[in-house]
Amino acid sequence: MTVDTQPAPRFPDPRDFGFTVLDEAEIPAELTALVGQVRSLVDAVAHTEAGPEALERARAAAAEATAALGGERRAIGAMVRHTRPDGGAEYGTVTNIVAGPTNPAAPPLRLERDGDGLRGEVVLGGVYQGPPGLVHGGWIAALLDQALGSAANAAGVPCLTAKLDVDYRDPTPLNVPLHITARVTGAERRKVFVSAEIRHNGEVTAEGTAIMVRIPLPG
Ligand SMILES: CCCCCCCCCCCCCCCC(=O)SCCNC(=O)CCNC(=O)[C@H](O)C(C)(C)COP(=O)(O)OP(=O)(O)OC[C@H]1O[C@@H](n2cnc3c(N)ncnc32)[C@H](O)[C@@H]1OP(=O)(O)O
Repeated sequence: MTVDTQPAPRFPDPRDFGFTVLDEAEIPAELTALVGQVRSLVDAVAHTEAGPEALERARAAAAEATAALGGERRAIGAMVRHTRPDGGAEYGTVTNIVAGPTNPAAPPLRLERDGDGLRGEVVLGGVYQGPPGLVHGGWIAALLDQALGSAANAAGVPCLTAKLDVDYRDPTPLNVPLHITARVTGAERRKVFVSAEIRHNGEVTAEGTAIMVRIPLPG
């Protein structure tokens, strides 16, 4: 493979391109606690066998909680900056469906640098179910896509997924730690080649490879 593009050493600051960016530390502790509570609520609602009275009480409480949040909404596209221990910065959308810190629908997946790639651990409960007791294949693809995109972005290259291949090697169980790794394997012009794995108990349950394409940024 011809490698004629060296990834830029630093990810560009999204503020220079008109994006709103908040620092991870600016997310109020109360919002983080609320997000965690809503994740528990979603799990409880998905699995409840409570009777009509309890269900109506819960619905009314949820309606009250929704009203309490008022009409103030963060803009779509707002980004969050995570500062690594080495002082470098990584960016993602604050409501990213896989990793967004303010999104109760995100597991969330947190990825940290590990050697020349990324690694993270996540536990997916029953709301991520596809076949009985197993993670939905679409969510497996979503975890891999996020890890693959993050690996390319961690290498300093803002890019989007152009092609994603997923090999489902073994069923991926719910409610157990899943270990995810991802790394850049090459680059060619605007294409960045990445690969990722999901493991449970050391065994690979799914592998993903992707072609990410570097976004042409003005200037
Ligand atoms: C600073 C601000 C940053 C803000 C931003 C940061 C984002 C930080 C969040 C990250 C977090 C990650 C999140 C998870 C990752 C997603 O979820 S990404 C979302 C899903 N992906 C998309 O929506 C992408 C949709 N597709 C597109 O927009 C366009 O097709 C693309 C991918 C930008 C490529 O279009 P294009 O720029 O016109 O590129 P084009 O010139 O056609 O092709 C360039 C090269 O790529 C190849 N290529 C293009 N498409 C394909 C394909 N499907 N298959 C194979 N090769 C292809 C071409 O053959 C060409 O190769 P060479 O000729 O160099 O050999």
